[in-house]
This record gives sequence, structure tokens and C-alpha cells, in this order.
Amino acid sequence: MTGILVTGTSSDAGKSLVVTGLCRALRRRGIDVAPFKAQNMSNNSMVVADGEIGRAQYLQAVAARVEPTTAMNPVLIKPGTDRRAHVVLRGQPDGTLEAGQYATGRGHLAAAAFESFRELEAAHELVVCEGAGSPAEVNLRSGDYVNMGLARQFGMPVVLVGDIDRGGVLASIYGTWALLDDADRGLLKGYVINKFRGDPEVLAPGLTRISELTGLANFGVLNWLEGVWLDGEDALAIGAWHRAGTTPHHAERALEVAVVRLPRVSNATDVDALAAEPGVHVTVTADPAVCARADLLVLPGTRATIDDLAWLRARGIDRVVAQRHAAGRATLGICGGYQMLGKLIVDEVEQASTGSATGKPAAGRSPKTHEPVEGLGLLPLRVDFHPGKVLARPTGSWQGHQTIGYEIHHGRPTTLAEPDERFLDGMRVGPTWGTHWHGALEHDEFRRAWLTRVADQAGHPWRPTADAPGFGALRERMIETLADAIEEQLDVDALLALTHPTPEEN
Ligand SMILES: NC(=O)CC[C@H](N)C(=O)O
Repeated sequence: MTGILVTGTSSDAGKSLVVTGLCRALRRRGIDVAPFKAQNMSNNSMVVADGEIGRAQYLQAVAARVEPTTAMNPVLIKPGTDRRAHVVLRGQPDGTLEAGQYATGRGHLAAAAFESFRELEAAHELVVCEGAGSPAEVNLRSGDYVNMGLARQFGMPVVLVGDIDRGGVLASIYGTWALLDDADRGLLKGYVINKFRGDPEVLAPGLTRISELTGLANFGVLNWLEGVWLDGEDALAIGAWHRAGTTPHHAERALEVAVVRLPRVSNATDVDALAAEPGVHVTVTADPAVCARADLLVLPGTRATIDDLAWLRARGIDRVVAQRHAAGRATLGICGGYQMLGKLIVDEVEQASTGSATGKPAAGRSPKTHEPVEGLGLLPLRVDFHPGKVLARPTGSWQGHQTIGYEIHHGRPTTLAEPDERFLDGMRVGPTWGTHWHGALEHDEFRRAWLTRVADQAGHPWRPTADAPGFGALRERMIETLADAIEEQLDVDALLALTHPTPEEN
């Protein structure tokens, strides 16, 4: 057996965190470990060598120090509307999934997921798998291939992570155990309590009782880890770098960055690197006044450019963007946000797949879904959507500063006139910048040079802090802190022993 499955009593219980920390802790012990999540539901993704995967699995691969591949997250579901989601299978688009199909229409996805697990199992010593949601969702059990369905397929031991912060952790561990059928329950070996603050002595009798009732092992209690968070599956959980005290405070007023909280935002992890920079303060907002005041406004990526553009107009943020442009104040559009800044958007792809499920167009949008839509008109750009998705990892430079980005989009740009300046794959006109590249801001030299220019445009004295740690270094430090906590607070030996059962247990 070469796998272990980490499931949770609910979404956000800390499965990703435990898997990431375990990947690093086991790697430190010299074990060749790979992460795996059969199916991830997220709009935060990353382009790796063979396609697109969830951001969380990408980070887990970084923690495991292995090359990330689409085998690590063979099925990625990107929510479109309430009833329809886009499917990414082995890194490539694979149509949509309707809500009604969720329980029954995923047979081919299950087959691909199992195949991917086998690939990883053959190539590594141990595969640390992350479940999704909770195995207590027994209504989904028949079509399941990410929780107990996966464990059963491969006879894998299962550990349950419970979130004590949201309350009811004893009941949810006991309830999860009680809801499983005998065969599934046989694979559930124990639990981990996550996000604990307080006196362990007070908690202990509760855990003893749970273990008595269920026979489950207690693999440890993980403290609330201040200053540790991961690239969220949740679209707008900006890394709280400053709260974590990872960066020194600046004496002067911070360079204020406002990121527009687009309703269908995707890949907003782009702004994490800005939030990590000393003297830069990032706010996510839908308030036009905050957008107007900021030194830099960011229009992030979106999986529904035209719908979110209509939303932006309905909130009056279009006028703020125009006023900023006229006043020489910087705005950066990334991917969907870049597309909005252009003159014309011709979309017969995205609107058809996001708008029609409700049967009526989103507020403020043209009822004729295929009609070309005027953009904010600040950049000489036309965007035509194609059914084929661009997935790429481009390298480039701006003003001699190298960077690497990743691209995930259906829209294809055409430049209509010479801009003031070329910017990566995109352009700048006056103080307004745009690029299809995600991730470019993670590269320290490039980010700091570009922010210096933005500060100048804003008339702000911000300059990079000498010898401030880079973004990659901060992320690495966080993974190490997490792995330390896993080693200190969880029984890693016992978890490992689950994957090497004694002959009697076999
Ligand atoms: N990642 C993005 O922002 C995508 C932009 C847009 N939805 C497109 O597909 O072209």
C-alpha cells in the first residue's frame, strides 16, 4: 500500500493544510512523497507542464519537492453558475457538469482519477491524498471517487481532520464515523483536531470519549497556526502576510492597493505577492470610493469577463477606472481584468456557458448574449473568445526584469494601435496596464521594479525594502513552519505506520 487519505469533517477543516505539511515533513524524512486530490472544486488554478491543476495541489507538490503534474489533481471543477461547472480533466477543458449530474454523471472522471492515482503510486514511495468536502456526505457516496470511494478502490487508510474552531468537532467526528457503512468505516483509522486554541487538558476527556466510542486513534491536536495559510481554494482569501508579521512595517503611509472583488473572480492569488511586499497594503473591495483612493487599482482575473464587466458598471467602478486613467493614477488588469480595459469583447463562448443556465442575462448585460460588448476603452485591445483554451507558461521581461507567468483564458487579444509601452504580453497606456499573464508578480525583481514605477505614477515615496525576503522565500518559510507543527503536534510515526500495515492487519 502506498497511499493515505486525509479527509475532513467539513470543507475548510484543514485537509489541504495537513496534506501540505505532511508532504514536507515526510520529504524531510527522506520519503519520496507526492500529493493527490482526485477532484478539486476551485477557481484558483495553476498551469503546470501538462496542463491546469488546482492551486492547492501545486503548492503541495512544492512542499513535497516534486514536479507538479496533472496526475496530482486529475479532475478540477471550476464553478460557473449555481447549477453548472466547468470540468478540467487531466489539465484540459472537458465540457461542463450540471448540478443534476453531480451524483451520477462522473463515471469517466472517476476512471481517470483512479488511473492518475496508479500513475503516482508507481512513480513515488507514498501518495498523500486529500479528500473533498466530507465523507459524511453519504448522499454522494455512490458516485464518490475522492473520499471513501477512493480509499475503498485502493484499500487506503483514512484520517479525518476536524475543525474545532467552528465548533461541534466531537459530534462531527462521531457523526462521520457513525454515518459510514461498515466497509468504509473499516478504513477510517483515526482523527486529527485542527485549529485548536486553549488548554489541551480541557479537550482531552472529549477525545478519550470519542476514541472509546469509535475505536478511532487520536493522531494529535494541531494548534491554530497564526501566520500560516495556504493558497486558498477560496477565490479571495488574500494571504495575510502582514498580519503574520512576516514583513516589517514601514514608517510612511503604505502604498495602498485595492483589488476589485469581482463576483466571478479567478486566480486572485496574483495579488498575494503584492500583499507580501513591505510597505504595501492590499484591500479587496467592491467600494468605488476605496477603488478611487488607492494608489494602485487591480482588476483581477474572472471566469466571466462580460458578466463581471456589467457588474463593475452597475457599481460605478467603470467611472472610477476612467477617472483614474485621466488623473494619471495606476490601474492593472490581469487576464479577465485586462480584457475589460480594452475596446471590444466578442464572446460567443463564455457567456453561452455562464449565462444561459439561469435562463436570463445577468443584471445590466445585453440580453443578446453573442453581441459584441464595449470594454472600458482605455487600452487599444480587441478580445475574441475562442472555444479552445490558452494554457501556457510564458517567460518574458519588462524593462530588463525577467519574469514567468501562466495563462488560462479563452479570449484572444488583438492590438488595435501602438500602446505607449509593451508590458509582458500586454500593454500600458498612460497609467493603465494590462496583461493576460497570471503569476508574473511573484517574481521579486520584476514586482519591485514595477511597483516602483507605480509608486512614481501615484506620487508615492514607496521603494522596495533592502534585503526584504522574496515571495518564494516567504512561502518556503511558511511551509517549513507548517511541517514543524505537524512533526511536533501530530504522531507522524503512527500515520506512517498506517501505510505499512503489519501482516495480521493485512
Ligand atoms: N483567468 C482569466 O481571467 C480568464 C479570463 C477570461 N474568462 C477568459 O477565459 O478569457
